[in-house]
Amino acid sequence: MPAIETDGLTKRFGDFVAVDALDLTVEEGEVFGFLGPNGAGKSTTINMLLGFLQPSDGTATVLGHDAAGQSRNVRQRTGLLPEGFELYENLTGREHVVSAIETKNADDDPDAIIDRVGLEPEAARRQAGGYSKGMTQRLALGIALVGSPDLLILDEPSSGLDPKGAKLLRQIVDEEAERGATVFFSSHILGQVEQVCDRVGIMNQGQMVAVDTIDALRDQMQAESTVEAEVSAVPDTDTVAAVNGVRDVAVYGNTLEISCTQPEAKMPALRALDDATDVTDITVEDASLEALFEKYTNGDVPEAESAATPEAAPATGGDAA
Ligand SMILES: Nc1ncnc2c1ncn2[C@@H]1O[C@H](COP(=O)(O)OP(=O)(O)OP(=O)(O)O)[C@@H](O)[C@H]1O
Repeated sequence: MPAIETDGLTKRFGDFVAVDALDLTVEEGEVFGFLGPNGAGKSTTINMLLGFLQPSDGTATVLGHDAAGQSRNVRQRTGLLPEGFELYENLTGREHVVSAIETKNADDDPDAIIDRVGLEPEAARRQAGGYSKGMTQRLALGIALVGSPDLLILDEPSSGLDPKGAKLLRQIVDEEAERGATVFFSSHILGQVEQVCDRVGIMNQGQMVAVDTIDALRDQMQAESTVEAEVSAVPDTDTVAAVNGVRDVAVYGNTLEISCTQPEAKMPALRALDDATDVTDITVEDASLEALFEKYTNGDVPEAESAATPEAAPATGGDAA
């Protein structure tokens, strides 16, 4: 049974289509990266998966339950780190965790959770009103972990985390996946999900424009890698250009720029060049993930809606349909 299955899932706010006929399957135990620029429809989708928003059309089945009609069952087995988690200023961090444990009828040790997300015990006993953004995110993550949920939904979990916090988050995601949980990780930064996700889906303007592993997406886009080689004397470049996967060889003085449509072509191309002349220095650049992401979300989008994004609409919120 898939952990998440949506069929034509759609959310309209008035005439505006925030999520447009989304068909998505996330398998049990998978770590799925849900990507998209601001306003792509990620939070709206998550809100429908958890029954906070009713779909205008289509269905979502989460952990075997209809998300719209059986949201209580879904939420009982799901841990959510919401975007813009709001804490109760007068409660301590620890009290937040204790309250989450009670709400879920779980038997977790609150101090173990606090320790796991890297909150100092002394800080956890202070009122959460004075927490920094990073501490708030750590607390929100701890609350999401309560009850060892079958599904973890993390909406922009690394926002506000320093590099150490981001590393801890990746480690926790790995541990949760190891335990068998499904992790649905939403972000607008591809680099953040690359290290933890088995597959990613890229949303743009309410539509899913790509779903695959990052490697496969790189291949599909024929994202280019470039080798820049300094040579002692410029040779005939035909043998380098003939290497499978080399698109172009350009010469600038004593520098050759070899553009490869397949990352595996770099080494054979370099060897061919080294056979022809003395290579004195090299730099290699793979297509950046950001460039890849931009390709999918900047105009180059198959079957994208031309609907403009309303300026003043909130990113999350109540059901306006
Ligand atoms: N309650 C609402 N009423 C009207 N429009 C809304 C409402 N909620 C969301 N929208 C609009 O739907 C679109 C998708 O918003 P959503 O918050 O799902 O995007 P997102 O991908 O999560 O973006 P971000 O990365 O900025 O959080 C946006 O244009 C947003 O303004």
